Amino acid sequence: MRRTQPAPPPANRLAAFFGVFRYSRRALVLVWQTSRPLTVGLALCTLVAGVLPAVAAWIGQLIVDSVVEAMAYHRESGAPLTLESAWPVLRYVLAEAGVIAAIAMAQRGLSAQQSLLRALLGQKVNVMILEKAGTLSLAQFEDSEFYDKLTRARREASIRPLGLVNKTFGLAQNGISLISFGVLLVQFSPWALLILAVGALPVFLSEAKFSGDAFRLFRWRSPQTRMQMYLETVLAREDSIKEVKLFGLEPLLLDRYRRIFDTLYGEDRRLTIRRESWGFALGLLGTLAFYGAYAWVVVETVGGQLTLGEMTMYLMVFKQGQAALSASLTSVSGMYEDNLYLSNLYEYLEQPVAPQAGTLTEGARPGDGIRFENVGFTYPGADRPALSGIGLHLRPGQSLALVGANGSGKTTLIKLLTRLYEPGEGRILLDGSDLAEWDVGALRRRIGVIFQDFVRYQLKVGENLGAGDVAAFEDEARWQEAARRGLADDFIADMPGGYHTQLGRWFKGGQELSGGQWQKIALSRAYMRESADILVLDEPTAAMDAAAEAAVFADFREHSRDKMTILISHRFSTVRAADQILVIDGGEILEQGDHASLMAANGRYARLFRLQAKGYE
Ligand SMILES: Nc1ncnc2c1ncn2[C@@H]1O[C@H](COP(=O)(O)OP(=O)(O)OP(=O)(O)O)[C@@H](O)[C@H]1O
Repeated sequence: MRRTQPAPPPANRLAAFFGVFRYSRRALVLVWQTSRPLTVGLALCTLVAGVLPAVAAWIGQLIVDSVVEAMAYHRESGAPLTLESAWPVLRYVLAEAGVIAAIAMAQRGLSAQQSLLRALLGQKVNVMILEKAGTLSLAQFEDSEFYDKLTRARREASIRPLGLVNKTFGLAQNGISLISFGVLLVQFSPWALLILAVGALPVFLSEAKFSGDAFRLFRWRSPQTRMQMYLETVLAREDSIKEVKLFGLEPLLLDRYRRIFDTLYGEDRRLTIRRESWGFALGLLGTLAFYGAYAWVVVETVGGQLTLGEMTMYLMVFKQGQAALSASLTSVSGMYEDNLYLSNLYEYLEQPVAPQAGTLTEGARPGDGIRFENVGFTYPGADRPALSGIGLHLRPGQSLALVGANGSGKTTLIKLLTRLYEPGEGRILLDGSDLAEWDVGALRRRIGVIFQDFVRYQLKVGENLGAGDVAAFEDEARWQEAARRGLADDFIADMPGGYHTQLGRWFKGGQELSGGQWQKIALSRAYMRESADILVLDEPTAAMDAAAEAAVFADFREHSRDKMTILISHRFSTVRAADQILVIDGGEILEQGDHASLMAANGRYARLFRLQAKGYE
């Protein structure tokens, strides 16, 4: 947690203050790209809504002055009041009504266009965030600081760009109003203008400061907010609620949830109180300036220097001018806040992505298979390597089994082979070419893999299979073929909608499967990948019954004669048939060979094999 960020030196602070405004332009471009007609419409309505209030004030003056004039005329001439004689006044009233109607129309137009833009822009930014997510590496997702950035970007940024643009337009609208009020007011006194501007400045400065503080608070808290969201998920999702209930975890987790809230609330309260107290004190200065100018106008009118109409106009201009000024100052400090939030979004979007330089779709020595040459790997932030000195050669048609205690590095080896991570030392070759030189798409098309923690998609059964080969995502014939090989066809046939049955509990009518059934779905998914000649099964049968497991491996051996297969299993009955067995311990190869040679060597493998065999006697 970065609770104690050092305050930047004064010069930098100023630069930082103005620096954050750089995102205004980007937000505008974003809005422009989202919808040109709506952006233009927004600008037009802003202009109309900005100019017309001054016009209304000016017509107000004409009304009062012409009323005074007409009253004097009637008093002096004694002429009767007719519609015709009242017309010089009434036409102004009519004009003002027209102006007010136009303002209302412009404001409706603004809010309609804003709400349309909000929807479009939210969608656009979310798609940008998700597209970016697709280009990031697994290591970035596993990095908690990066994950914070992603969470912050997703939580707030989809509404912020429009907020920023609305405020920019709001500022323009108020700015236009102020200029037009200024044109009217300067005839009274340029000093009055100055008094109003100076009076509002302190509030603006305090607003800007506190929005900066609020933003920093928001950033610090990201880890706690994430923990809160996580606790909400654990406490209220079907996949965890079973265990939470049985272990009676609710009070404990809920208490933790409450404590996080209390800490956050305490910080919020302090900031809110400080922000509002300063806002009130400095706002008083503005009010004081306003009433000073008010008194001045009144005195001038009493002294006969201003007509009643002029006084009415100035008072209106003062009132509306002050409102416009403080609204635009709030816009500016709000813009500062939006800019800061937006900096998050861009920080995330500009996260560097490792260049995928590889272009090979075929290796230098086709048919050579997979080679690991002295491969080592350490997870980012870990202090000891997860793998080191790994060497192996697997030819087409051969099978490899990885054996080792929990945490010995078996899954890590698969992650390196599938290029989810790059080795820190040594290299991995496929068909004689370094994996780094391969086109990632071409490489991944050759690999069919199921991980221990495979995904249970809340989609249709068939789509759960189709996910294994996007080209055949909807191909029902291929679904059936894969399900047959993965031994899933029997239970799928018994489901109410067959391959079109919705799986999982998230959506209406969804069916939940047993652990073993899900595993059969995952296995079938791996079989969907027809083009793959490397099949990796990371504990594929752990949840299956014994008969299913035996059938899976019989089929697996039968169908993978010309393929390379890598199998991770803790069951020696399945491991023993592999051409090569690698015993891994603490990230290093302890023993290597086939079943017969490892048994003859009488080492760790032989000991573990006998131990398991004994259990079945
Ligand atoms: N994403 C990760 N970030 C950091 N360390 C990790 C990560 N994944 C695994 N490790 C660590 O790397 C080591 C090897 O883990 P790996 O998952 O490869 O083990 P495994 O042999 O597949 O274990 P198991 O039999 O339990 O599946 C472990 O010590 C683990 O704590």
